[in-house]
Amino acid sequence: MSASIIDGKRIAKELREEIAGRVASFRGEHSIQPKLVAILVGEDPASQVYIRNKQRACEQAGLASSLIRLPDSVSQSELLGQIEDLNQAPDVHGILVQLPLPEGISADLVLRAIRPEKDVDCFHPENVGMLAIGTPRFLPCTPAGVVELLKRSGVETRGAHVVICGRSNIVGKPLALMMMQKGDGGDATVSVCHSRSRNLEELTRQADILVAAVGREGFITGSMIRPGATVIDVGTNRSANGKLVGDVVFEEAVEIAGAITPVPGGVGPMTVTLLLENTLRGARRTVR
Ligand SMILES: Nc1nc2c(c(=O)[nH]1)N[C@@H](CN(C=O)c1ccc(C(=O)N[C@@H](CCC(=O)O)C(=O)O)cc1)CN2
Ligand SMILES: [Mg+2]
Repeated sequence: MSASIIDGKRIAKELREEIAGRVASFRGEHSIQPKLVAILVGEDPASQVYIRNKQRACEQAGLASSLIRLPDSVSQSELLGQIEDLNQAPDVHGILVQLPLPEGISADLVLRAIRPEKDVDCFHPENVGMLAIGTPRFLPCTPAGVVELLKRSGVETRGAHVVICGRSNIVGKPLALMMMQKGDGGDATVSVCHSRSRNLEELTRQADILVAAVGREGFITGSMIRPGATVIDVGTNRSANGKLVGDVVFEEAVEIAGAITPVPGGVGPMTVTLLLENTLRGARRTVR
């Protein structure tokens, strides 16, 4: 048996068209064009691709976007100064700093410097706290992308056992918060596994929905999957041959799972799409 493929590219396109429609209505009603400013420090090739994807997506959805490129050698205080200028700019509704940052710059400090009302990545501790207590200001892009993929593929989360491999601040932890939350797209029983988890295979085989967010090629093998489970691969690893691969051994998993996301073309395009949603949300705040 072969799993059905959850086509993130198609679902992202569908959602982007919906967002573009809402952006057009917002602009018509308020004469404001929502604007995202991205900051890219250094020359990391993958980050450059992601930033380009984000800018192109903004353009296609009718959002304004601009990019501030800073050299690897930029000082932390200079970067913080740039962020403060954007915090104060009334025409900027979303600010993001592309991760990872070069050594010598504290991501923690930089992310805290972004005004929470413009924190479209939802990385600021205030926004993470609001998410945790169930009154989110923004939804973090990759976790929200996963939840949206499941919804739009008809995968029921209510009462399901979701096993998340990975406890990062970007994916594992906020996704766990979202999926255990009351209501649509949540109501799941959530387990979070990590590098110290014992009997990992025993845990992953309990999953109705298995999320791989470890950042290691080949981490999830076929034997770790319960037959019929939904497998969401959040990994984006560069293979030795230069190809982009996830954390899941796709050829094995596709024979066992009920549904599965590919890499590329699964979660990645949804991350970019949810950023558009958040930028519009940031702009809406200014007219309330
Ligand atoms: N400030 C942020 N930094 C980082 C985030 C983030 O959400 N905010 N997440 C990741 C990188 N990321 C977005 O920034 C991201 C990763 C992958 C994709 C994507 O579209 N992947 C495609 C393939 C693209 C390719 O060919 O390389 C796919 O999976 O189909 C988008 C965004 C870390 N940093
Ligand atoms: Mg993907």
